[in-house]
Amino acid sequence: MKENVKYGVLLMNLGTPDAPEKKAVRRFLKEFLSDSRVVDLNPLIWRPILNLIILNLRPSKVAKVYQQVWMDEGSPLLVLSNRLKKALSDSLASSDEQAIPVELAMTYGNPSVESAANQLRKQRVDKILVIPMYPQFSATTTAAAYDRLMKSLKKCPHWPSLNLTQDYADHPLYIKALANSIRAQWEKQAEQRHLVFSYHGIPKRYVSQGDPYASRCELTSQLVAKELGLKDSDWTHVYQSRFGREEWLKPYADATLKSMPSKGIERVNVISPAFSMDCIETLEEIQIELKEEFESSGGEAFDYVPALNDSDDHVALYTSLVIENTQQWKAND
Ligand SMILES: C=CC1=C(C)c2cc3[nH]c(cc4nc(cc5[nH]c(cc1n2)c(C)c5CCC(=O)O)C(CCC(=O)O)=C4C)c(C)c3C=C
Ligand SMILES: [Fe+2]
Ligand SMILES: [Fe+2]
Repeated sequence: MKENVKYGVLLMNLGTPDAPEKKAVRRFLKEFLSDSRVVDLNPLIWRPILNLIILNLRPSKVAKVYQQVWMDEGSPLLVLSNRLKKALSDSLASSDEQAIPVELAMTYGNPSVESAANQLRKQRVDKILVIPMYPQFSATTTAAAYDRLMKSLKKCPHWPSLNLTQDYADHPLYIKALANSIRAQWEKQAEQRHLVFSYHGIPKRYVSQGDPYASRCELTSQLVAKELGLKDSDWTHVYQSRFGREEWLKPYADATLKSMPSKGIERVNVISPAFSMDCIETLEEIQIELKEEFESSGGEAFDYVPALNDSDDHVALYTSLVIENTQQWKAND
C-alpha cells in the first residue's frame, strides 16, 4: 500500500439552468435532451423534433416553473447540492486526519466537470472518487455522468486514478435516512398516513433493454417499507415526470394519486427517493401539480416529505460512502 496518496471526491448531479429565463432554460434543455443516453431515438428523427418543436415551445413554459421555485441563491438543485458538498467536506475534515477535498460538477451546464477537475488538480489530488448523486443507477443519469466525465478527460494529458461508484439504492444509511425523515414527518403531523414512493420515471423500453433502474427503485421502496414496519396496503410505488409520447415506467404517479380517494386513501405522504436534492421535479411537479390533482379528486391531505438534501443523515451517508470506498481502494492498492 502506497502512503501519502491524496484522495479527492467529485460529486456529480444532473444540472440545471443558470437562470430561470427562457434563454438559459433553452440552453440547458438543448444540452440535456441532445444526450443519446437520455433520448436514444435516431438523431435524424430526434434532432428536428428537438430543435424545431421542443426547444421552441418548452423553454418559456418551463422557465415560468423555475421562477416559482427559484431560491435567492439560485436553482434549488444547485444550491442544495452545494450545501451538501460543503457539509460533506466539513464532515470529512473532522473524521479523517487528512482532509479530503470535495468538488461538485453537473453533467449538463454549470459547474462543469472541467472546472471541478481543475479545482481538484489545484489541490494536488492523486485519486478521485466519483459519486453521482443518484441513489438508483440508470444509464440515463449515472452512465451519462460518466460519459461526461470521460469526455472531459479526452484532451487531458494527465489521467487521474478514478474510482466510479455505482449507486446506493440499498445502503443501510440511505434506507435509515429515508425512514427517519418519514418518521419525522409523521410525528410533525401527529398521524401516520399512506406512503407514496414517487420516482422519476424513464421510458419502459430502456428497462426492457437492460437498464436496472426500476429494480433498484423497487428495492429502495421495499427496504424502507420494511424498516418502517409497513404492511403492503400501507404504501404505493409510482413513477412521475413523464416526457414524450412513448410508454414510461408504470404505475404513473398522476393516475394513481387521482384514483386513491375513490379507493378510500384520502390522506397521503409522498416521498421521492430518486432525488437526492429537491428540484423543479419535487418542488413543483409533486408539491404543486400532484397535490392539486390529488385534492381535486377528493383527497383530503397531501404532504411531501422533503428530499434528504443537506440533512445530518444525508451527510452521514455521503461521509460513509467516501470512507468505505477510499478504504477499499487503499486496501486494493
Ligand atoms: C427522456 C427524458 C428524460 C429522462 C430519461 C430523464 C431521467 C431522469 N431524470 C432525473 C432527474 C432529474 N430530471 C430533471 C429534470 C428534467 N428531466 C427531463 C427529462 C428526462 N429525465 C426534463 C426534460 C427535465 C427538465 C424539466 C422539464 O423540462 O420538465 C431534474 C431537475 C433539474 C432541475 O433543474 O431542477 C432532475 C434532478 C432522473 C433521476 C432520471 C432517471 C433516473
Ligand atoms: Fe429528468
Ligand atoms: Fe417534470
